Amino acid sequence: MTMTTYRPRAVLFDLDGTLIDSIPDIQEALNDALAERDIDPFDRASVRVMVGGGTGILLERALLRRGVSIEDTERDRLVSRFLEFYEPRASRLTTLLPGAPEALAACRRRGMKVGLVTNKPAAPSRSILEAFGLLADFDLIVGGDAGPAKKPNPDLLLHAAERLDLSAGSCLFVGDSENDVEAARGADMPVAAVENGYTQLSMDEMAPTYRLASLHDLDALLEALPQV
Ligand SMILES: O=C(O)COP(=O)(O)O
Ligand SMILES: [Mg+2]
Repeated sequence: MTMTTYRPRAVLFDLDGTLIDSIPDIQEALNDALAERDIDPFDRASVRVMVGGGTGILLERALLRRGVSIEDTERDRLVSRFLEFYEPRASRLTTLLPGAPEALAACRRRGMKVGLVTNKPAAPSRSILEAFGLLADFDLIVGGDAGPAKKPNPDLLLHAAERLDLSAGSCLFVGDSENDVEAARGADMPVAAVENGYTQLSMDEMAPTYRLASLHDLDALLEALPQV
């Protein structure tokens, strides 16, 4: 994989499992939406491995695990219902992951652009960042509903780089799962993966460009890279 030779001009962050632990709120909204159809609830551990592909994939995985097959239009209605439950309370039980505010502050201090590239729709993503006082740290928010195909497709990352007027290779993506690593690989963008993300794969299996024990280590990684 391509290695960053130089310090990036922009750092793009994934949201769920990278900056925030959003599982408790997603779990509640998912179970509320499923309960309306008498589908059994999921515990947090199960929800943890179903998140990351965006809202549609989350519902698809949940239905598959419960052996429920429904038509596309029904699935779309369930997705809307989930979002109706989720959006007003997306930051109620959600917490910031260790080092998240410090990592964003470090990027800003270094004069880097900061972007969010998540498969979650932009509206709840913004409201979560706002609730934690972090929205102003971002130059750009790209949600899963931005238009381009979601991660693991590289298009959201390419779209973000273009909107920042930068090449993909001069950005660094920071994420937590194979979706992020695969998307970055496809975009030819270096990627740092944070440990303990929403994935069942090990770091060796994901093979990101860089590994971070937590976001507390991002500043040291940036410091170690030579400036252009
Ligand atoms: O699955 C989602 O909704 C979002 O996940 P992401 O922030 O890790 O891209
Ligand atoms: Mg993630």
